[in-house]
Amino acid sequence: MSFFKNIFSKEKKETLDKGLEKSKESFFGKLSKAVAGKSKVDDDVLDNLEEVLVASDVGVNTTLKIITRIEERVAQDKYVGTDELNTILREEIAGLLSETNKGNETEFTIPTLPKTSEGKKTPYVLMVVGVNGVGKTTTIGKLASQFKKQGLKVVLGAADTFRAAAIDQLQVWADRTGVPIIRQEMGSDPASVAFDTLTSAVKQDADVVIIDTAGRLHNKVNLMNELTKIKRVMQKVVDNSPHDVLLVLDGSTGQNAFEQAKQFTLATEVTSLAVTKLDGTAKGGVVIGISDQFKIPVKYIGVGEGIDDLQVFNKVEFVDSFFK
Ligand SMILES: Nc1nc2c(ncn2[C@@H]2O[C@H](COP(=O)(O)OP(=O)(O)OP(=O)(O)O)[C@@H](O)[C@H]2O)c(=O)[nH]1
Repeated sequence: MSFFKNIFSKEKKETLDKGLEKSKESFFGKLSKAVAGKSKVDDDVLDNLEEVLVASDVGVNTTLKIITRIEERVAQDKYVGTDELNTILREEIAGLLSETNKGNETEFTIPTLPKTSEGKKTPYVLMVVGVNGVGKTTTIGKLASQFKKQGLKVVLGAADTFRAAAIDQLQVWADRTGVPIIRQEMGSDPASVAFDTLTSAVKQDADVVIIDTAGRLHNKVNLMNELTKIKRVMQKVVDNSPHDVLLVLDGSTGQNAFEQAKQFTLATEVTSLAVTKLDGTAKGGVVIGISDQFKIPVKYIGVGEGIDDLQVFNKVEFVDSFFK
């Protein structure tokens, strides 16, 4: 068992290292320019570092927090060499990530919930939100695949009824992973799809339900009403559901991802984040900023299009890989 686990961890690590390559290249390239010709961390270096962090999509507020902390260290230690900057940055970023990402999960897990009053299994209900194109459907498919591999019974609910393509895309992932899907016609009531999905899941003794929702942002009130109604209707079937509201953000959009996080957290209570498309972008710093500013744990990161390219976010692995 541990032998396979080690192989998996090695593969996971390699995928993560590869996925963060562009972000690292860009960040450390800028950082070395920022400290060129300097041996001591002084005001100039800190100014340059501030620019590097902002340009790396860490976000202004989080950047200022990091700079202030480093300033304090410099003031305390009197002399801090630029050769120590990597270590200091690594410590500060790890510290920031620890504030929201308390756990150190490395595997896909869901909690076991108490049985219903009729002695049936209570499925763990995961509601997935996010705008179109961020990788929501792909993330749902990857999650379904991971949970199924663990022997869990998964049911998908196509509650993004706004576009026929969304329902069809989820169907593709359901077929690919061999997981049942509950769907209705395009334009039908999303809450009704969610209700049907949960009812079916309870009947089938399912362990996990993943509900896809529409991510229209142009009208926040509509979005809020829709998500609130879905939640209310789901609670008629499973108490306290959804157990997790996962917001999917496209890491490659940098500041747009911040804006979407802002809009969605105003519309509904988001309990965890998935940041996708970290491979192929230099904007990996967005994970640090979003996690810090919204105080919502990053649970998953997408580092490729393949079915196994979704990883459970682990702050230690992330920081290790970034500063390797
Ligand atoms: N490189 C890379 N591509 C990804 C990742 N996650 C998703 N994608 C790709 O992003 C594109 C959009 O993903 P979807 O899952 O269709 O996005 P969506 O948010 O469900 O969008 P709609 O279905 O249009 O609502 C697809 O081409 C995916 O293969 C990732 O982590 N890395």
